[in-house]
Amino acid sequence: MKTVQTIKSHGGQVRVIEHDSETLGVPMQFAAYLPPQAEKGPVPCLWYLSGLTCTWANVMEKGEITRAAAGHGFAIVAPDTSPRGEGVPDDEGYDLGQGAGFYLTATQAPWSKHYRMDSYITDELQTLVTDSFPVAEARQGIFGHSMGGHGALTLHLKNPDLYKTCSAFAPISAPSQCPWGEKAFTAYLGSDRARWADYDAAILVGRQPSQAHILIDQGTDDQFLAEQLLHGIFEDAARTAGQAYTLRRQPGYDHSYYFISTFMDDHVRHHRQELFA
Ligand SMILES: N[C@@H](CCC(=O)N[C@@H](CSC=O)C(=O)NCC(=O)O)C(=O)O
Repeated sequence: MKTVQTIKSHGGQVRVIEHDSETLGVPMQFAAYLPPQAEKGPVPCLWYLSGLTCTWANVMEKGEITRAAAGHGFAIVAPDTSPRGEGVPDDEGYDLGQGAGFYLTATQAPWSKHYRMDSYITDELQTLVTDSFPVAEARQGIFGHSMGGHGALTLHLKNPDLYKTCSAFAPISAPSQCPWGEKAFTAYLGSDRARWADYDAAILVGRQPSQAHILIDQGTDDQFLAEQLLHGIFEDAARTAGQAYTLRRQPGYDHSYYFISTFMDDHVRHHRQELFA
């Protein structure tokens, strides 16, 4: 593991780390933000999962996440969105392949050799982060945007003891039923839709609701809202399952980092309230 960049922000440090991932079989980069409070001892930690086409950099540079993290005393880990590099399969579209790992374990060739973003994050990166940084293992939460919102919801619902809290900005909420999800799941998991259920938040919440109170923000002018995000399907399933959640429809906001940065502080505060309740 090698620190390739250290950047001071709001009294703390963004560290960009490169390491050889055993799970993915390629070198990977991620960013970790350590707030000033981490100089005195372990701090709670939030995992931020990004959307299609992103790396760790989008949220660190445009999400106003370091200000919120320093304000509330959180470490942040921002992984990449897929394996990358020569020899890693890719697609012409921005919504499959490199930059579009969908936080799952692919079972279909040629993707299955490298695309295992869920276990990369929950196992390999988890161990690396807790071994290397002063984070309080018992106080971790997860959040994300769009494809990363899908990742946050599914990884939380499947690992509620690891990620005790969860929130999302404009998540892909029912991926089995939208074009982005149908394309990715067909390629990565095959055409048998029964195998998709394990990665669909609207299905998972019906099967295994968590004890957390999930916060979701959704802009009403989001260009992907009607076709891709389908928050109503998740909302119906959550209500039926008794999952505690708040879905805020934010008038006039789109899908961009202008929207995310506007509500970033609310999300970090939400995690703090839940983790320290
Ligand atoms: N056509 C766009 C599509 C990519 C895009 O909008 N990506 C979003 C996430 S969408 C769902 O996961 C994003 O976060 N982009 C990065 C950013 O900094 O805004 C394109 O190819 O640009």
